Amino acid sequence: MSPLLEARDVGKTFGRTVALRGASLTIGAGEIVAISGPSGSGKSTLLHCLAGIVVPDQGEIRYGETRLDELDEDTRTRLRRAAFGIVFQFGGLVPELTAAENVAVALMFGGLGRAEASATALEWLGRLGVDDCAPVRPGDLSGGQAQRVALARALAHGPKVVFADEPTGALDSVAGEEVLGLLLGAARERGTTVVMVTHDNRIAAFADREIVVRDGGVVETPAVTR
Ligand SMILES: Nc1ncnc2c1ncn2[C@@H]1O[C@H](COP(=O)(O)OP(=O)(O)OP(=O)(O)O)[C@@H](O)[C@H]1O
Repeated sequence: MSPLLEARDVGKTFGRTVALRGASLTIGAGEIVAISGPSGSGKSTLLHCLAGIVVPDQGEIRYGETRLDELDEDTRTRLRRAAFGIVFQFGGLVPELTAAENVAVALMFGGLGRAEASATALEWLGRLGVDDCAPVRPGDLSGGQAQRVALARALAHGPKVVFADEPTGALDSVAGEEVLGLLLGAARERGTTVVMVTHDNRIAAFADREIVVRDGGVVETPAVTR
């Protein structure tokens, strides 16, 4: 499998806190990977570095042939919007916009015109079973509905990689597994790479591979288990 994402000896410090110390990993195109490990071990920071949200102090982040850590912020943002989809624990939807607008705006950032963005947004809300939520604002959605809308937003532009930080962390186990099933189903269908942070072993078990982080480093990347 050709590597799509790579971290080499990545270090990141926040003030006096060392979040990552020499973390290295490689993720292949189309792989579904869970990053697990104890609270505070550096999972989210590693995910943010891989997604080009955070720039490491040390080491390299590669997306294909591109050194993400060497790009200026504008170029990184453009690349992220075009190639990546990002889902956070609490969805991260814009509260003032309806569900449909949240998805459509992300598509318009990617260059789609308003009409096409609206049509694609509705199509994706339908695919994720929340088309009836289109006119509803995030505050009036259930946690499971909001996460489905967030998934629609992350997937609608056809990203190469979806990064998900505890995507089911705010949901009960039934809603969580439903949302995870939708994410992984859509990703497998399209060959999309998924990198998700989770502290939940049951969620990690759905991945092709688990990468364990401890004390800011990758301690274990067992071989593909599926
Ligand atoms: N923006 C930040 N400012 C200051 N400290 C930070 C910041 N981001 C992370 N840290 C610190 O870096 C360390 C690693 O945090 P990180 O969120 O990456 O761990 P995690 O494994 O994802 O934790 P959790 O499972 O609790 O979310 C922690 O000590 C955290 O407090």
